[in-house]
Amino acid sequence: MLEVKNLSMRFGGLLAVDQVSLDVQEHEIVSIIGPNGAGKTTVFNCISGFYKPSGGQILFEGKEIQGKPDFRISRLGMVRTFQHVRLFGNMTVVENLLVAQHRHLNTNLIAGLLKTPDYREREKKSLERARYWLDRVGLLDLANREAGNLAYGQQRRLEIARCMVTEPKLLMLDEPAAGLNPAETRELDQLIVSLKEDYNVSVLLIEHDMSLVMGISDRITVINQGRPLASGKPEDIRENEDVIKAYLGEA
Ligand SMILES: Nc1ncnc2c1ncn2[C@@H]1O[C@H](COP(=O)(O)OP(=O)(O)OP(=O)(O)O)[C@@H](O)[C@H]1O
Repeated sequence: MLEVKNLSMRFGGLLAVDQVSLDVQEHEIVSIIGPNGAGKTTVFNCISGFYKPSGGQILFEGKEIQGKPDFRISRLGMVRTFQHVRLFGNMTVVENLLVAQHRHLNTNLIAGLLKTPDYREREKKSLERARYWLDRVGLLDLANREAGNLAYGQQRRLEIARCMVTEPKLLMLDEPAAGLNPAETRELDQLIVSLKEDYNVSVLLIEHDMSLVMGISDRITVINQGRPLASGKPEDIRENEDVIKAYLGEA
């Protein structure tokens, strides 16, 4: 589904990502881990079109996407969350989900002004999807609250719902467990697995919470100082000496 080959990203004199390759197949949860500053978010930013990579190739369903703008990439069916929550804080919870769908579908302004039957039908579907996903992430009761007033863990779940209303094939999550308490992390763990099992969404995950990563990943890619260090199944990564050394070095 997603194939990243020899990706590099240079910021001035700093080679933040150096020849990183990874792939995500259908029905898979793949995690990217590595010490702070390893280049994980930069890899995400290149894949999702926020940065134009300095080198390498990114293929989504066989088509080259490197250097394409983020909105085009998300319309192909690959959407992401951010390390820091990016919701419309002044809008209600449900409005956040409606806006996400408008932006995704690039709703026609004239059709909207004239309220054509086709437009009304799509609006109805958008609202149904929004309600469905709010219910799914446990936020339906809070649909009319301002998003900015939700608790942090609720905002993180809303971010996932905001991605899911666009019906993606691949969901990219940047540190979704950051700032969550252990109970919230367990709920998140179940939610991510259910996205794969029940909705056939593949997931690419950056996460520091090792028990979450080891528990739900089908495969893991480790990067260190921008370079690929190891990749494999969780049990192989846990025992890999280079990986252990990289993490001990950080401690
Ligand atoms: N826009 C940018 N301009 C210049 N340098 C950058 C930029 N973005 C990231 N970097 C640098 O690239 C390196 C990799 O950063 P990145 O945020 O990708 O790491 P990370 O593995 O996601 O770290 P963390 O786990 O702390 O989030 C760091 O040295 C960082 O300072």
